[in-house]
Amino acid sequence: MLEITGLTKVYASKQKQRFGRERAVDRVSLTVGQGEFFTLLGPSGCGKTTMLRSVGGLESPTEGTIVVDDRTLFCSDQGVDVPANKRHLGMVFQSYAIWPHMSVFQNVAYPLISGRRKTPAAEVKERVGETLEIMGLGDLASRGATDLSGGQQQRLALARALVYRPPLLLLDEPLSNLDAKLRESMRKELIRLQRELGLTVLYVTHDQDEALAMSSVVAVMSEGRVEQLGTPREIYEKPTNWFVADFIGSANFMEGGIVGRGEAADEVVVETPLGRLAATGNGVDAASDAKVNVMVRPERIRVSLEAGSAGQQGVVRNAVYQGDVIDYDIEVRGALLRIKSGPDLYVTPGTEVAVRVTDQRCVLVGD
Ligand SMILES: Nc1ncnc2c1ncn2[C@@H]1O[C@H](COP(=O)(O)OP(=O)(O)OP(=O)(O)O)[C@@H](O)[C@H]1O
Repeated sequence: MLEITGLTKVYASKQKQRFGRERAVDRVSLTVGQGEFFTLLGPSGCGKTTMLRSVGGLESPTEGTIVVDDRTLFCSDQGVDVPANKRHLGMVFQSYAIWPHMSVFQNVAYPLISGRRKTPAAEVKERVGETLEIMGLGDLASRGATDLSGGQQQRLALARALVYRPPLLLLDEPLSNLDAKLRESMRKELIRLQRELGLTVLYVTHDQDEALAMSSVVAVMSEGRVEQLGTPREIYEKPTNWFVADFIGSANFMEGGIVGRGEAADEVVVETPLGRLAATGNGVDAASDAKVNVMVRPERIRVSLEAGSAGQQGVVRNAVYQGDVIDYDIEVRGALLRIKSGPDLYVTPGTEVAVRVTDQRCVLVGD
């Protein structure tokens, strides 16, 4: 559906830099399948917006190719650069510019009647009505666009992008201006819409929760490159390097030495402050006896108060009550570990506890 090959963007001001990163986007290649919710995730400045704007035609890449459904939108070699308004893609950006002097209906109708698109009035009425219904704005068609709540304005911006059923919808942090509760309900709404309408979405966010909750595929980016590409579960449970492990969720990294082979072919046993753990190789040279890093997520470590519990002894250094979980810092054999446990057991700092890893296969991460 969308095929990006060797995409590179060097901003003029950056070309002059003598040190450090020069490329906002650095030879990125990826494919987005029909009906996928594909997210570009990464810290501020990693190049995700530049990627999205390049697909939308708002930025002219330095090199590479962008093809949507066999239609070449950009190709540096062939000198192809289709203007944004001829790409026929839907776009919603962080500052979702709705037109304040128009009604809700007029805002959504605009893409159908602007420029050379002269859709017949009856069809405009039907399609706008249908889109507003889908977005839950059916009753507000005649209202002024600015007389809407933040969430409704957000949905209006989406309705306007969706009204001509674009083959590909580009969304750049479209939920970032909403409060936490609204953001959560809009997330669900967006996923529902995407599934119901079979939309293909290229989504940009720096919010890992959002990326995990919404995406079918996530590309984790850093410094203009894709560090890892996979399902939310893959990038959370099997990060391929330190950056991804650290950026997605919280992670404990424990240095350890390999003491033997595990049961599975790619598995090794590592001696760590939490005892011997089975870990998958993940590209780390398992044959070497060098030090390795084992990554364990905080919710994969169990805390127990009962005497004689299996596990290592530790001392609680900090405990933060968060309602649904307790977020502990626990010192175990010189290592300070972050551990999240259910709310049933609240242990105050200074208490001795037993901790053990429940993850059957931890992950080795290289640098
Ligand atoms: N017009 C520009 N001129 C020069 N440099 C730019 C321009 N736009 C972006 N950059 C630089 O390119 C890099 C990538 O920027 P980009 O906006 O794509 O990152 P991002 O991951 O979307 O960040 P954010 O989440 O903060 O929007 C950054 O280092 C940024 O400073």
